[in-house]
Formats: sequence, C-alpha cells, structure tokens
Amino acid sequence: MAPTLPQTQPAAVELQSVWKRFGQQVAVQDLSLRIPQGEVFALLGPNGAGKSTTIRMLTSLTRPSQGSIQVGGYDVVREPLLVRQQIGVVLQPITLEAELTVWENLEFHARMHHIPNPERQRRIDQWLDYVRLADRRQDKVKTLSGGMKRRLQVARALLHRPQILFLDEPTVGLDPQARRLLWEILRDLNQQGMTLLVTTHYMEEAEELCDRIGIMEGGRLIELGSPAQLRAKHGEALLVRSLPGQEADYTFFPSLAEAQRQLEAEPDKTGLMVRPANLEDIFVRLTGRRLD
Ligand SMILES: Nc1ncnc2c1ncn2[C@@H]1O[C@H](COP(=O)(O)OP(=O)(O)OP(=O)(O)O)[C@@H](O)[C@H]1O
Repeated sequence: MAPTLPQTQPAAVELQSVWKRFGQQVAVQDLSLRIPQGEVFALLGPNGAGKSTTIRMLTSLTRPSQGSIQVGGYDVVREPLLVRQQIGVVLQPITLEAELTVWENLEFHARMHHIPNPERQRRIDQWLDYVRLADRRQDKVKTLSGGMKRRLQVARALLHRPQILFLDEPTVGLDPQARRLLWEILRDLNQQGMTLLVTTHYMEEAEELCDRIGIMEGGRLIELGSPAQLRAKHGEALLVRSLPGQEADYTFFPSLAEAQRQLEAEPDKTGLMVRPANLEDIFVRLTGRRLD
C-alpha cells in the first residue's frame, strides 16, 4: 500500500470547521479535514454518522450550514460549477437509465458535459474498454450485473476527466470477484494521479485500498490516520476471550509477542486466543459498535 502522502502536497479537498444542520438535527459537527492530491481516503462510520452528508457537501449537492470547503482549489458554495468540473461522483443508489444501452448512457452524460464529437466517441470507447465493458456496449443497462453497473457508473463519472473521484459505498452488494475488479480499477486510477474519496462499511476495503481513513460517528470525525498508524496507536494485537453464550472480551496489546506473553501468564486459558488487530477491532474499540 502507498505510504501516507506528505502534507506538502496541494490539497484536493479541504474542510474547515464544517457544520451541517437539518433543523434541530446536527448531521456533521465541526469537521476539519485535508485530503492531499493523489490520496485514497476512506470515510468510515455506522449508519447516520454523517458520511453521505459530507460527500453531498463536497460535491456541492448540499450547502454547509457553517464553515468552508474547497474542492480542487474551488469553493463549493461560491464556485459550484468549477467544483463540478473537477470531480466525478459515484453515488448510491445506481442512477443509470435501465432501458438505455451502456453506450447510450455514456453518450447522454458526455453530451451533458458538452464533449464534442469525435472526441465524445473516442472517450466513450476508451472508458468502456478501461472498465471492461466494451463487449456490452449495445446491451441495455437492465441486463447488466451489479458489478457491471457499478463499473459503468465509474466510466460515466470519468468521461469529463475529473481529478477527484467521490464514491459512496461503491462495492456494497457486489460479490468478492466484482469487488476485486473494481478495486483494481480504482487503484489504477489512483496510480495515474487521481484522488479518491470513498465511503465504505467494509473494513477490508478501507485496509486494502486506502492511504488514510477517517472514522466518523455522530457527525464527528473521531479518528484519522493510515491503517498502520491506527494499529500502532491502538494496538497491533488482541487477546480475545470468547466463551459460549457470553460476549467476547477483547484486550489490545502493542505487539503479538506481548499478547502471547499475557495469554501464557493467564491461569485459566479457556476460550483465550491471540490474533493481529484489524481496523474492525479498532472501530469497535472507538465506537463500541460494529459497522454492520
Ligand atoms: N435531508 C435530511 N434531512 C434531515 N436529516 C438528515 C437529512 N440527511 C441526513 N440527515 C440526518 O443526518 C444524519 C447523518 O446522515 P448521513 O446520511 O450523512 O449518515 P451516513 O453516515 O451517510 O449514514 P448511511 O451510511 O446510513 O448513509 C442522520 O441522523 C440523518 O438522519
């Protein structure tokens, strides 16, 4: 996995003390965050944590109640059209025209972005190839699998050549193979210099794909760092005691060796085991709950 990018990289996304209120409901509280260009950043959090609201503010779909947001160097409130030129967006749910063909869906989007022919045709061909859908170009979208639809959404989001791609739960509902293929595409885009901001419920996805992770709960950012930094901070290893009919008990240790030493020192070793800590464990430690 790529190391965390240095702070000297120009920011792709910058939020300063951002709040979003819906009436009495506070969806996002005092969020400050800087995502350098070229980073893959994941926002993690349980339902209602404020992830979608954050993405909606970053993509200029909803205005912050307070604070400022720059995306691609532009202010989302004052310069939303310039922001939209810099970004591609893959939101939930799938917003493709089911009765139109794969090609027609892309053609429609490219026309909306005023991409003239023959450049339009060339780009559609190029991106269909890239997301492995060239052989499905004449098929109606309703005949595609979930993974294919998601890849088509990605191709559509890339047609106008954005620098930053936002993806809200991109692999939800996909089988492992389809998920891996999408990761491969996203990783490749990042290697070409694209900044990615992803929300996900899947710890494995965050761990595999992302340089840094922000954990949100109750509208607040409660943790931020690379997977390695988070493990170093919270503990690399776990001693787990799990007994039938009881909730498992987890204790973090800085290293596997230290967890192992503790296990050996325990007079009663029933149900005890040592294993490496993962992001899910850290998430549970921080929030007291699982992601799904
Ligand atoms: N348009 C809205 N009107 C009122 N409240 C809203 C609106 N949008 C979001 N909220 C509230 O803001 C909070 C954050 O919601 P948000 O959808 O951002 O969370 P999330 O982390 O994306 O969760 P999920 O994974 O379920 O999408 C929730 O309490 C939600 O009910």
